Amino acid sequence: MERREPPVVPVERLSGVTRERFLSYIYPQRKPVVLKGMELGACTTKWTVDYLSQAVGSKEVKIHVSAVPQMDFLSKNFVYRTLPFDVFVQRAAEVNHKEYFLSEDEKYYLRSVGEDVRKDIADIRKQFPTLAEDVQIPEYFEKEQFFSSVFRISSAGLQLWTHYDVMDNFLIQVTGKKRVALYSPQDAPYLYLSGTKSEVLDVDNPDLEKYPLFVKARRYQCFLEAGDVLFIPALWFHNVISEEFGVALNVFWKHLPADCYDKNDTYGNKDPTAASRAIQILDRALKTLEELPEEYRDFYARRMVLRIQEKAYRNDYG
Ligand SMILES: O=C(O)CCC(=O)C(=O)O
Ligand SMILES: [Fe+2]
Repeated sequence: MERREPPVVPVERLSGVTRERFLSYIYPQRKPVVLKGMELGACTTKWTVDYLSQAVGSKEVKIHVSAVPQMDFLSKNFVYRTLPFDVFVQRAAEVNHKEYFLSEDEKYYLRSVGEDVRKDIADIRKQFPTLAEDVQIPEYFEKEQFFSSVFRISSAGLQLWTHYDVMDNFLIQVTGKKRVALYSPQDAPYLYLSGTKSEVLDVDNPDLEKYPLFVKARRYQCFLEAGDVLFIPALWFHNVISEEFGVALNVFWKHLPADCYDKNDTYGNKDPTAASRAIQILDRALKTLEELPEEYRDFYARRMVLRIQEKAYRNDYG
């Protein structure tokens, strides 16, 4: 039987959005939007494979290498390897490799990190100072809100699993094309989450026997081209396919007051401390319910769910 495709909501595309317009009308809506024609500096014309190789040189980078396009965090079908940056960029830009780790047509993905991977936050100005000069990051938020700037380079075809980050984000697509599918934080119940990631890897052809509720998730979608900036509000899920080899830079900034965030968060994906604490307390409550026989546990668990709905849900959500 033919399956009916669920509807896709196009992400709004807006041109020439000033800082004032963004902050007054767009940012408060907490919805993704593609900003076209932003002033991004020389990077959009300068960042060829040869220029990047030469500008950065042989500095070592840790990358994801995957034999298949769709990376899977559950089965871990990818490996981490280290390459000199110039070698990595050349390889990521080619489809078939003379030298490779897993297979001739393996795919590569770089997500830049800080000097000390555990403690330092990715900042293109620190790890790739020569390239940072070529980028003009849209200053649509206050300097104190800045969290990180992450350099991302991807082979054609590579798909990054659906996940959320806890910071607001400008995903600046400098070169290459991407398809981004997004889901609202409201649709979390339909995404089968494992931490910050969705277990539904194949968003185009989901296994509905395993993930029946996924059909209820409303998919937003946009296609990014060189020079586009996608605003991804904190907690919005995103799934990214690189349709071409491409270079991107994403800037994370804090939406909440600084003291709400986990001080040990280097990736921008640790839940705000109040949320982590609440989840811990919930886990303790669940443990406590185990002291009761099933009939009682079920009754009190349902009452607790009702209490959570009544006290903590917002009332303008569908
Ligand atoms: O475009 C990509 O490679 C992934 C983007 C992403 O996950 C992000 O900017 O948070
Ligand atoms: Fe992300």
